[in-house]
Amino acid sequence: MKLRKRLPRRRRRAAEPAAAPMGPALSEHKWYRKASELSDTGMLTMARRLPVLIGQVLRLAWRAGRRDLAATIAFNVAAGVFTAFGLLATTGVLTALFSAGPTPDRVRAAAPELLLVGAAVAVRAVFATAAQWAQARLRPQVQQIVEQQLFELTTAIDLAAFDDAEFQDDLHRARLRGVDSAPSMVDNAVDLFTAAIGVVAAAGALGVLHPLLLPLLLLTALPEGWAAVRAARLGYLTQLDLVEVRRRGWIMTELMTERRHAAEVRSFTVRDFLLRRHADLASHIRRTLLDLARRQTMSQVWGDVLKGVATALMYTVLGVLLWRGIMPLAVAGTAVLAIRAGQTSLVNLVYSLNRCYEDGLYFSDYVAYCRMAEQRVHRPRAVSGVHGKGGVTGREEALGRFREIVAEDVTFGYPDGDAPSLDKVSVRLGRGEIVALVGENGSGKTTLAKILAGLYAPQGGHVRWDGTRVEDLDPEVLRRAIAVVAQDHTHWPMTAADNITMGDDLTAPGVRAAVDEAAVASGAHEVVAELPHGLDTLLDKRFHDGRELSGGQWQRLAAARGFYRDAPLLICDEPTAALDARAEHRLFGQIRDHAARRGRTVLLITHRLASVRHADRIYVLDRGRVIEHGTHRELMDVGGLYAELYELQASAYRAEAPPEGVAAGNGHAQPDVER
Ligand SMILES: Nc1ncnc2c1ncn2[C@@H]1O[C@H](COP(=O)(O)OP(=O)(O)OP(=O)(O)O)[C@@H](O)[C@H]1O
Repeated sequence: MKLRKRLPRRRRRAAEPAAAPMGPALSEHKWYRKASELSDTGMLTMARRLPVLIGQVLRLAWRAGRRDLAATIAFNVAAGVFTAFGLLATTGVLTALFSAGPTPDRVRAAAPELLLVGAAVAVRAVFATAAQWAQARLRPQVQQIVEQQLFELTTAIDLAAFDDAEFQDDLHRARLRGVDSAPSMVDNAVDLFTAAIGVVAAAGALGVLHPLLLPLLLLTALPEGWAAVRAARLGYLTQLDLVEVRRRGWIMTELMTERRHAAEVRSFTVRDFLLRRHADLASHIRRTLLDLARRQTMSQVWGDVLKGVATALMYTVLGVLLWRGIMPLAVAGTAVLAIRAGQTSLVNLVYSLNRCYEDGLYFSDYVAYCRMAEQRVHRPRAVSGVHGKGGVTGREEALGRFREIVAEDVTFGYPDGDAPSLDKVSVRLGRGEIVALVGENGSGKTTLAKILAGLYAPQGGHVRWDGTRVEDLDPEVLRRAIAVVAQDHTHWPMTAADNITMGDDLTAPGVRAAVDEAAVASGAHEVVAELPHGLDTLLDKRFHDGRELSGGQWQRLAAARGFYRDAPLLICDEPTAALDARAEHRLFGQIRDHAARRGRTVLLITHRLASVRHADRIYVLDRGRVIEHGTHRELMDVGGLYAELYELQASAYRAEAPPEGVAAGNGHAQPDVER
């Protein structure tokens, strides 16, 4: 109770001094709310939770390596049996040694029992070593399973989860401490079991010697147990307090060490600012950890003092039993040995319990995250209708033959967003059409594209492919039917070929030809031609012989990726933002050509309005709503936002029109400014 009352005060203390200079991160109360939830659970609740956690981790270990787990348990039990046997045999040795008669006779009498003790110790050591070996084999197997499970989830959960700060924090904790805690938990659970067997063996031997010795054994272990569990709890709560701060520190570290930030850190002379920020965070962490060390040491000191008292009490009781003649000297001698062995096992037991408890808290973060993440993995409902028949391949083919994609009254808001980013938006994409989304920054174009790409699920309204709602489609099948050239495309730290094929084997039939075609269409072939190993060049400067590309060169690769993917819907979100005029002109031409030749539907988002003049339909978005739609001519006639934006861009070129024939003559792109 005392502990529970003191913790929130300590947390307040730790947060207060740092809150002012460092902005909201350290004064934020989200973590404190969570921490108080945990600190309110109390020791008894944790004692109830521990078996559940141990059960979960043992199931994991069973999945990872059932033979090794079974061997660990069996060998440990066998080692325990021989521990008890050895202790009881010791009584025989001591009885013979403490009996009357000449010493050589007593030693001779004790010899058979001594041999037994020696054999028991040797056999026990063999079993214990075998158990340790099996246990050591378990660890990497468990590590692999938990990592795999985490990554299977993080790559499958819905995209919106990545916009949810709280979910991100949960992921951070699961990834940083949770994953490592699982193999440690297996180790601790096995150690706990091993120590428990040792305690049972010692307790069994003591029970046989004299039942009164059992409570003595317990008494000596209690203080240490209390201190260890308290220290673990303090440690966990401190870590919980520090998650947010550590995350910010980690971001600072990245800003100061990563290559991609290095240039801007220098050009904006931001070094001092970053160092100051980092130092503030580091000081906060240091203060908190020093406070923790002090509090944990105090627990340890109290535990040791109480243990000393308990040990003195134990020897006093043994002395009284001897003095009163209740216990013979040989039995008391064995009892001391058994108590010492039992104490070692008990200390190990408490230590493992402590570790189990601490790791268990982190492991429960991991388990909780996996549970939450599983709920965020999209699972299609039982699919019905035309697209539901014929299995995955059949459905994929059906999507490939779609006639129209329709978004009806789609509404969507990001987590923590004040206003919805899309408000009852309806658009239609017919087969083979080029449909453009235009609008000012933040009007919702990318968000709508992501919804049409099946990356976000709308909170209101529906997206249908030929009448089938996307929620009823397998997300994998849906995504295979869509190629996205994203605005914020990834610079994949892989080879140029992998950047285009996304893992397809270049030597597989047809792949090389398709890559070449996509590279020519996007202009990426010019980039690849200059690379030292062509398509096999690694595009990551962090590795030997890796190369870096310019922004526009990366964009050409991203476009090639979109062209390469044989999907009926191609979404291009600002595909030319970084391209030079010639490459831009060419790419838009290729997109039109691609749509016409392959019968692909193209959703095009761009601020270069000259490039959307040829679109079959243009939707104009403004603050999350479609305010105009139609062809270029229709929208110009309406004289609304589109016409205004178009005129703005066109007038900039009209002011200094190039001499006639330049665009055609030298191949440089010039926006077509006619109305
Ligand atoms: N991941 C996100 N989390 C929260 N809000 C977001 C997120 N992405 C976008 N928004 C918000 O949603 C709104 C629409 O953003 P969106 O990116 O769709 O606009 P856009 O029209 O594509 O803009 P731009 O022309 O600048 O690319 C904006 O108000 C933006 O602040």
